[in-house]
Formats: sequence, structure tokens, C-alpha cells
Amino acid sequence: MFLVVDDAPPFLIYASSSSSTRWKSRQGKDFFAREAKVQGLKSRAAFKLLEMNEKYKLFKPGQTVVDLGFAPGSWSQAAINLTAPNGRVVGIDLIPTQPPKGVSTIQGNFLSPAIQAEVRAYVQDPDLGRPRRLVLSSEHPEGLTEKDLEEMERAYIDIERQTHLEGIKAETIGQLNSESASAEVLEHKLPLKERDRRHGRVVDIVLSDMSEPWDQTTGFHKRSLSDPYFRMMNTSGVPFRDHAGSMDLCMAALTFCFDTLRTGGHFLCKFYQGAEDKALETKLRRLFTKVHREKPDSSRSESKEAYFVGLHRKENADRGDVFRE
Ligand SMILES: C[S@@+](CC[C@H](N)C(=O)[O-])C[C@H]1O[C@@H](n2cnc3c(N)ncnc32)[C@H](O)[C@@H]1O
Repeated sequence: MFLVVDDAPPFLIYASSSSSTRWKSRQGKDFFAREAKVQGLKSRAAFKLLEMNEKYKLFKPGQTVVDLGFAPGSWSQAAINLTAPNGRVVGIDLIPTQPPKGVSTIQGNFLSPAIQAEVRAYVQDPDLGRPRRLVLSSEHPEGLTEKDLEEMERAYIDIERQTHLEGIKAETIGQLNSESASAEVLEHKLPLKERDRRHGRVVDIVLSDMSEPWDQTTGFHKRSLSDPYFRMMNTSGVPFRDHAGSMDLCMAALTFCFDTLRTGGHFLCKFYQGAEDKALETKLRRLFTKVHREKPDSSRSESKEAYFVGLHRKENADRGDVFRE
């Protein structure tokens, strides 16, 4: 079943049921590709995200989402709609791509430490990438004051952080200033959101649909060299190579989660199944309260791709422990 979501840009929610799944499989394997075209989505990949969101309820208004390997952009399209109003989505990809409306993007190789640092720095500023301010007139037709409008524009994350800060009791602040108290003990007295913020953990959801790009060896006759998206999407067709490449990308994404994901935040990560995925799952289990393996209906059955869904980042996960072999 496909439901239209309010009057936002053309965008539909996917809800699965066994009868609809049977119907879809009868339609042939390009059902999702056709449906993506009809719905104005940038690719059929959107349905994988929508299906997993339907199951795990990942998105909420106002969230900060980082979409690794976002091109051509259907996950970012879905994320910007599902986090409205006031959400922000930052997409990163190797290839130059026109970003979907409302999405901020950085072009570069996410395996590069410089690009990772750039993304971390970008998300630290809570105002970057959010919808722009409204033009205010002194007399608003609905009787709203300038202050009301300013308040409405502030993301819920900022509002919550402010509330927490205001809620810190004077005596705690006094203790914070006391030279005798140890920094570690005092940090535990801070509200969780403030503690997360101090450590740069400001992202609500990290998505990674990155696929290792491979040198093109076939299909040169198909205009594909002039279409970078097609070129980069190739997998090698050699399961071990695809698997090994995807493990590197997943580890980079997981490290990024450790550094930037807030306590309670979620991670959704594509991987190619193989010998190493169990070790990756173990690391995920050390960082997240719940971890699921998913093979959405809309993922081609002949492909070795699957997804890990890491739910609710733990509060006190230790870096050395999470990444130990
Ligand atoms: C399957 S596509 C993503 C589709 C996307 N989720 C969507 O909905 O449109 C995989 C993307 O990962 C990107 N990618 C692969 N390796 C990357 C890397 N090291 N850094 C950044 N992007 C990468 C590719 O360029 C490609 O665009």
C-alpha cells in the first residue's frame, strides 16, 4: 500500500503486508523501479529505507541525519520529508550530484579522514543546513509576534538543549566552577544532551548506503562513461571483493557513528554479506542496544546486499571496547 504524506513534495510512504508483497513479486523485479519513477523519487533505493523506517520508526521531525553515499539522492529525499519541519540532512558522495531540495551535500571520498573531519565539523553547528529564516513583517497576519516566529523556527533539538541548560541547578554550576571537583564527576551531573553535545554527538541518524565503486569493465557502449552515477554504481560481481570493500565502508561509517551519534541515535548501514559481517555485527552490538539484520522486499533477491539496523546508541560505550577485535 502507498500512502501520500500531507501536501509536502511528491512523496509516499511504503507499508508492506504479505498480500502486497505477493502482488509486488507478481509484478516482476522492476516493480520498485517503475514505482520510483511514478512517485518522482530519484531511485528505487528509496523503498528500502521506507520499508525499514516503517518497521523501526527511525525518523522524527527536527532530526539531524547524515546520509553517506547519498547519490542519486532518494534516501535523502525521504529523510528530508520524514524529518520536516526543521530537520536537516547532510549527504556525502564521491560523485557530483544535484542534491534533492532542502538537502546539504559534501562531495568527497568518505574513506578520507579529511572528508570525515569536514562532515563532523559541519554537523557541529546546529544551524547549518536547516531551513532558512522566514522574512518577518512587524504585523503577522495570524497575530504571531516576532518572538513567536523565532521560537517556531528553532529546531526541537536546540529547544531541548536550551531547556536542559536552563534546568541545570545553580548549585551544579557552582560545583562546576569549584576547583576541587574532578571534571569527570562533574560531567556526569550534566544533562545527557549536554554531555553528548560536549563530545560532538549531535547526529540523530546515520545512514550508509555506500557501495564500493569498481572500475568499469563492461557496458562502455551504453553512454555509461558520461554518466558518473552509472559508472560508480558498479559492483565487481566478485562476492569476496564486494564484501571486503563494503566492510571498509561500514567500519568508516561505524567510526563516524561513534564520534557523532547522540545517545539513543540510530544507524542504518548497507553491507555485502560474507565472512567478516559477523565481526562487524559484534561491534555494532557493543555500541547499540538492539541490532537487526534486514533484507528488505525491495532489495533484489539475487544481490548479496543486506542492512544492519543499529537502534539506540548506548550511553557509555567505550571506544576501545567497541572496536576491539
Ligand atoms: C547505492 S548508491 C546510494 C543510493 C542512495 N541511497 C539513494 O537512495 O539514492 C551508493 C553510493 O555510494 C557512493 N559511494 C561509494 N563509496 C563511497 C565513498 N568512499 N565515499 C562516498 N560515497 C561513496 C557511490 O558513489 C554511490 O553513489
